[in-house]
Parts: sequence; C-alpha cells; structure tokens
Amino acid sequence: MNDALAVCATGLVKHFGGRVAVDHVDFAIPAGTIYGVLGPNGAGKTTALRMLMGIIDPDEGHCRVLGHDRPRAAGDQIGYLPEERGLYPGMKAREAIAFMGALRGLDWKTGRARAGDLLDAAGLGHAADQKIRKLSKGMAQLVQLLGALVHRPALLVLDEPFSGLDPVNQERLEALIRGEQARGATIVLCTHVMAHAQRLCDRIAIIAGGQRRFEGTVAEARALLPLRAHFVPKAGDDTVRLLLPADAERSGDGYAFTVPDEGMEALLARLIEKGHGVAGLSIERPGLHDVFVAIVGGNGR
Ligand SMILES: Nc1ncnc2c1ncn2[C@@H]1O[C@H](COP(=O)(O)OP(=O)(O)OP(=O)(O)O)[C@@H](O)[C@H]1O
Repeated sequence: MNDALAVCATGLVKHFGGRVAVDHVDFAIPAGTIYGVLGPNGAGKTTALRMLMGIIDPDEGHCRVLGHDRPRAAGDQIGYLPEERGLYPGMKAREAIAFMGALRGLDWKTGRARAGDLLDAAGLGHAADQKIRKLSKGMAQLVQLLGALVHRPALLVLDEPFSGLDPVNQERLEALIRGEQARGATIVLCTHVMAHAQRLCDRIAIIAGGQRRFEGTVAEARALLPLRAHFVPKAGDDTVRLLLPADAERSGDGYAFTVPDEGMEALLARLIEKGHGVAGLSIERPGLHDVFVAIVGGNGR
C-alpha cells in the first residue's frame, strides 16, 4: 500500500440480498487529484463510495484511506456530499454549514466564520441568514456542499454534486472543486455528466454492472476511440460520398467519419485529384461522452 494514494482499495465486493452491487473493484486514487467515478444508474458507484468512507463495510476486500486501514478512522478528514440531499429546514444557511463542520470536529466559532466566507465566495452571501426552507433547491445544495468542506477535509467525496444546479452554479461548483484541489484536497467525484468529468478530472474509473471497466486519465480514455473527421465539400456534389470511408454519414453541411488508418493526406489527395474542393475540414478526438457510451454500451447493467 502506498500513502501517495489518498485511497487504495482492493477487491471490494458488496452484495444486497443475493445480488452483487460491487464486484471486485479496485481504486488507487492519488493524493491531490480530482478523481471521477463514472457509470450508469445502478452501476454501484454510490455503494463503492460508501465503502471507501467506511459508511458500509465491504463483504470482501480491503480499503486504506488517508493512511488508515479502517476508513472510519479517517472520518474527520473526510467531507461527503451524499446523493440524498438534506439539511435541517429551520437552520440558517450559515449555521447549517457550521453545524456540519461541528459534526466533523470543527469548533462552532471557526465554522461560522468560515461559513460566511464560503457563502460569499459562492455568491450566496445574501443567503447567510436565511433559513434553509426559504432557499431554492440549488442554493440549499450549494449550502450542503459548503458544509461538507468547511472543516477543510483532506478527502472530499461528492456524489452527483452538479445535479439540480443551473449552468452558472455548475460553473461556480467547478471552480470551487478546483479551489479545493488547489488547497491540497483529494476530490472523488461521482457524476453522470461527462462534460464536467472531462473538464475537471485528472483520472477516472468507469463502473458498470458493479465492475470497473476502465481506469486511467481522461486523455487515456479519449485515446481509446479513433479520431473523427468532419469534411465539408465545396460543391453540393453527392458523388463525393463514394470517395469517403465506408462509415461516412451526412452531418450538417458535410460528412462525418472515422479518420482512416492511412491518415487524411491520402484521402484529401484523392478528393482533390477527382476535382472535389474542400470547404471545411476538422478533426476531433471523441469526448468522454462517446467513450462512456462505447464502454458502457447497452450492457451497462
Ligand atoms: N441499501 C441497499 N439495499 C438494497 N439494494 C441496494 C442498496 N443500495 C444499493 N442497492 C442496489 O445496488 C445496486 C447499485 O446501486 P448504487 O446506488 O450503488 O448505484 P449507482 O451507480 O450509485 O446508481 P445511480 O447513478 O443511479 O445513483 C443497485 O442495483 C441498487 O438497487
């Protein structure tokens, strides 16, 4: 086991009523990284996260967290935003954050002071003394997130933190997560939204049917799929289709296809030789969304 890893889990297994929810999954999460745990609904992500934090015990396997062989011993160094949101509706936002900090050992006065600063930084300073029941769902969610990090945890575990947030708040949350990483925290992030994972994560694990299907950097994941080309011919001449690779399909004002193994030069030379002009050409690496769909496919469950 390596303590440059914030989390090192091997062979985690969890059954619920005879059905396997997590099936021999390993995690090696380097300290200081933003690590994405991605997968379809019911893949076993939340169950895996709960085992990492010692909220539930695995049926098999071992988990070392922040240097502790029992994850529960790391409790005060962990911050957790669970998928189920919930704050006391009668508490004011500032108090709710301080209260969550106090549950992780932070003294009340420091918690209240930090809560004010965090709310200001998140653009919610005006809501500091409002009761939770008066906040919108998205605002309450941000308050809960601030409560999860007010004690400055070494490991911050966020289960679907973006759900229910408008685009402006999603951007704020991305900045906040990057800020936590800059502070030195390790962030484990569970999300269905591949765009967030692609922008934020240093490494990802893709889980489907309780099993880990991929682990690596976002760049490694994206390199699993071939480059895609989008070609726009000069004239609206459909005969150009005959010269394009077999998988070419109409896309907007041109054609989309996989860049052939021989590269684009030979294809372009043939097109020009046959008198077809090029009005546009772009080549793109497929995004994490495409990789996710390719890996998880129809058998994700
Ligand atoms: N406490 C529980 N009791 C019984 N079954 C459970 C329990 N928790 C999870 N499961 C089952 O385990 C499987 C994995 O669930 P889990 O919540 O870990 O998936 P998930 O990947 O987080 O899904 P989602 O993205 O929908 O939140 C599912 O089949 C779920 O029904």
